[in-house]
Amino acid sequence: MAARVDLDSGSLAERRPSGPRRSLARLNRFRQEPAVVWGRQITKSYGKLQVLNSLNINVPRGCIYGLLGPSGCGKTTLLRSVLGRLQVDSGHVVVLGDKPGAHGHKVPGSMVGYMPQETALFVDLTIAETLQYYGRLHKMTSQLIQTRSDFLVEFLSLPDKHRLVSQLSGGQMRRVSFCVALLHEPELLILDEPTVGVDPLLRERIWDHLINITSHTGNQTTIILTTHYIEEAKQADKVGFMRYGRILAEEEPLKAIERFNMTSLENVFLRLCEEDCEGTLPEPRLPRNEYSKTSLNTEDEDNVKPVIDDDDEPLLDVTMGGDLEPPLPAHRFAFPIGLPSANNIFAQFLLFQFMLPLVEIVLFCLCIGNDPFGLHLSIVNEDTGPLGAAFLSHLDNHSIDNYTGRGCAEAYHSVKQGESWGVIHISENFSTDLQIRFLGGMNISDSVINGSSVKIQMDSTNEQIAIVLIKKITDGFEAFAGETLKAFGKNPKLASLPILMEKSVYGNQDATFTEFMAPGVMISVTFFLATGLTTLVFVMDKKMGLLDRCLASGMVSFEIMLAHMVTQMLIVVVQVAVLLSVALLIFKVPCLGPLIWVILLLLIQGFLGMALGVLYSAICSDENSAIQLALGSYFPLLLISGLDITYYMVWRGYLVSSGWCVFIVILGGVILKVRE
Ligand SMILES: Nc1ncnc2c1ncn2[C@@H]1O[C@H](COP(=O)(O)OP(=O)(O)OP(=O)(O)O)[C@@H](O)[C@H]1O
Repeated sequence: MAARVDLDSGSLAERRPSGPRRSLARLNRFRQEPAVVWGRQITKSYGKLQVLNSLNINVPRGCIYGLLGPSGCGKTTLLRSVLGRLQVDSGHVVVLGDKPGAHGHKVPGSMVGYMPQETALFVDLTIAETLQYYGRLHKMTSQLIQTRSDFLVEFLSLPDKHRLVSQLSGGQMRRVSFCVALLHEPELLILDEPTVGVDPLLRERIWDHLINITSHTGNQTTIILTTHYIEEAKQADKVGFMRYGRILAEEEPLKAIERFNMTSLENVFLRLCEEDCEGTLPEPRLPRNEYSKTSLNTEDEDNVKPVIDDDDEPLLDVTMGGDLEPPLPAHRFAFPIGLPSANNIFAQFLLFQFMLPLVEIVLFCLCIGNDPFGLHLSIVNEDTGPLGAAFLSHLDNHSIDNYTGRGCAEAYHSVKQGESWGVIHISENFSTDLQIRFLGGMNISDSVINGSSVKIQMDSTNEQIAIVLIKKITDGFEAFAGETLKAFGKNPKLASLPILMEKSVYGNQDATFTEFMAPGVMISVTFFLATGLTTLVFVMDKKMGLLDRCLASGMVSFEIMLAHMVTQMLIVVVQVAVLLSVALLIFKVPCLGPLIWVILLLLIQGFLGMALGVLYSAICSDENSAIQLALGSYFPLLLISGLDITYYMVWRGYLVSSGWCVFIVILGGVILKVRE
C-alpha cells in the first residue's frame, strides 16, 4: 500500500495522507482494466516528415496516462489521432471500443473532453458564456451547466465568471480551457499540457482532482495528458516515454524509477533514450490481452478483435462493429457567438460589424460621392469690355475659385505647381469679337472667332475632375451666352449646341456622382465586408484551435460552417438594412425601380461574399495567407463580376450570383472537410 510515500517523502503524497493516492491495489487494478485507448503500429507522416513511427499505446480504463517526451516528438499528433482529428497512415487506433472518426463514431463526441495546447477560446465571450456554449454543445441542461460551472470556477480559482476571456491572463485562460474539457464529465479526457502556467499549489489541486475523477468506480474517467513538468507525471498511474514518434516504454512511474534504480523520472527517461540510441532497449511489453496479430495485418479493420488469453477473463471490452451500444448522435448545433453579453454586443457586433458599413456609406456620400467642389482655376481675364467678367460671373462659385490678374505664364505655372486645375484665358478683344460673332453677318473672320473664344488649358491627370470642370465651364458659358443673346434681341436658345438631349431611357442625365456611384459602392461594401469577416472569423477559429475543439466535441465541419453562415447571414441582413436606410433616407439616393430587387441583389451579393469567405478560410491556415488571397482576388473578382457569357439580361445576374453562392459554399465545405 501507499507505494508513493517512500519515493518522495516530504512531497505531495505525505502532505495528503487522506487523498486519493496510489495504492498497490489501484496500480494492479489497471492490469485488469480494459483498454480505453489502444493503438498498434501507428504511423503518421506530414509530407516527408514521419512523426509517428510504429507506435504502440495502451491506456487502461480509469487510468491517468502521462505522455512524456521532448518537444516535437509527436505527442500532439498522437493525441489528435486518438481524437480522430487526424487520420493515421497505417496501424490501428481504437478508442472507447471504436475507431475514432469512423462513420457513426463515438469519438470525437461528448464522450471525450479535449484541452488542446492552444487556448482555443472565444475571447469575446465571458467565462460563463464559454461554459454555457460548450455545455449546450454537449446537450447539458442549463441547471447542470450552472452547477458544474460554479464548481469548476471555484475549484480552479478563476476570477468572476462574468469576466471576458480576453481580459484574463494566459494562465487563467488555460484554466478556462481546462474547465471546458472537464465540464461535461467525459469518459475520456485528453489534456495537452493542462498545467502550463499554473502555480504549484493549483497544479497540486488539479492533480488531486484528476486522481479523484479517475477513482470513481461508476462513470470512471480515463485521462491522457502531456506535461513538460516531467516530475509531476509521477502522480500518473502509467507513463509513456515517447521519442522520435515511438513509445519507448510504458510503465507505472514508480516501478520505472525502481527498475532503473533512479531518483527521478527524468533520469529514467534519459536512461531509456541512451538504451534506445545503443539499440539495447527491448520492445515495450504489450499486455497479454492483445488484439489479434493476424488481424493487425489485415486491410479490413472491422475484423480486428481482441484475443482472449486462455483461461483469463476477457480483459478488453473492445469489439469493433460488434455489440457496442449505438454511438451518441454527433449532430449538434450551436452558434460560435454563443450568448453574447451586453459588453460583447457593443464591442463586436454594433461597433465592428454594423458600424463599419454605416461609416463607409456615410463617408462615401459625404466625401467621395459628391461632385468635387472648391477646385482652383487660374483665370486670366484681359478683356477690356464687360462680357469677360459677365461670363466669369456665371461660373459655379462652389467649384471655381477665381485666380485673376497674374498673366498667362504665371497662371500656367500655378497649374504646373499643382495649385490649380486649369487656366481660363479671356483675351482683350473678347467683348468686341463676341458681339461681332453674335450679331455679325455671314463673313466672320478667324481672328474674331479666335478673339471671342475662351481658352482653357486643363490639368487632365484626374479625368473625373477635368470632366466636371469642363461641364461647369460649358454650362456657365451657355447660360452667359443665352443672356447676352437675349440682351442683343436674339433668341437665347441659339446659345445651345444644336444637339437636343431627349429624356434618357434609363438613368438621369443630371445624375450626381453620388447617384452614379452609390449602387456599386453598396454592393462592394456588402460583398467585401462579408468576405473579409467570414474569412477572418473562420481562419482565426482554426488558428486558435477553436475549430479543433468544436470538432473534438463531436460537431462536424458542416455544422460549424452552417453556424458561421447563419450568423454571418444575419449580419449581412442588418448591414444591408443599415446601408439602404442611410443611402435612401438620409442621402436621398433615388431608387427608381421596386425596392425589393435592390434588397435582394444586395443580400445575394452579401451571401456570395460570405460564401467566398468560407472558401478562402477553408483553403488558408492563417490570417496572413487569407488576407493575401482576399486582396489578391479583389480585382479579378471586380473585373469578372456580372460576366454572363450566355446572355446579358439583368435577371440572369441574380441567378448567376446565387449559383456562384451555392457552388462556392459547397466547394468551401468540401475543402474544409478534406483538410480536417
Ligand atoms: N500540420 C503539420 N504539418 C507539418 N508538420 C507538422 C504539423 N503538425 C506538426 N508537425 C510537425 O510534427 C512534429 C511533431 O509535432 P507535435 O506537435 O506532434 O509535437 P509535440 O511532441 O506535441 O511537441 P510539443 O511538446 O512542442 O507540443 C513536429 O516536428 C512538427 O513540426
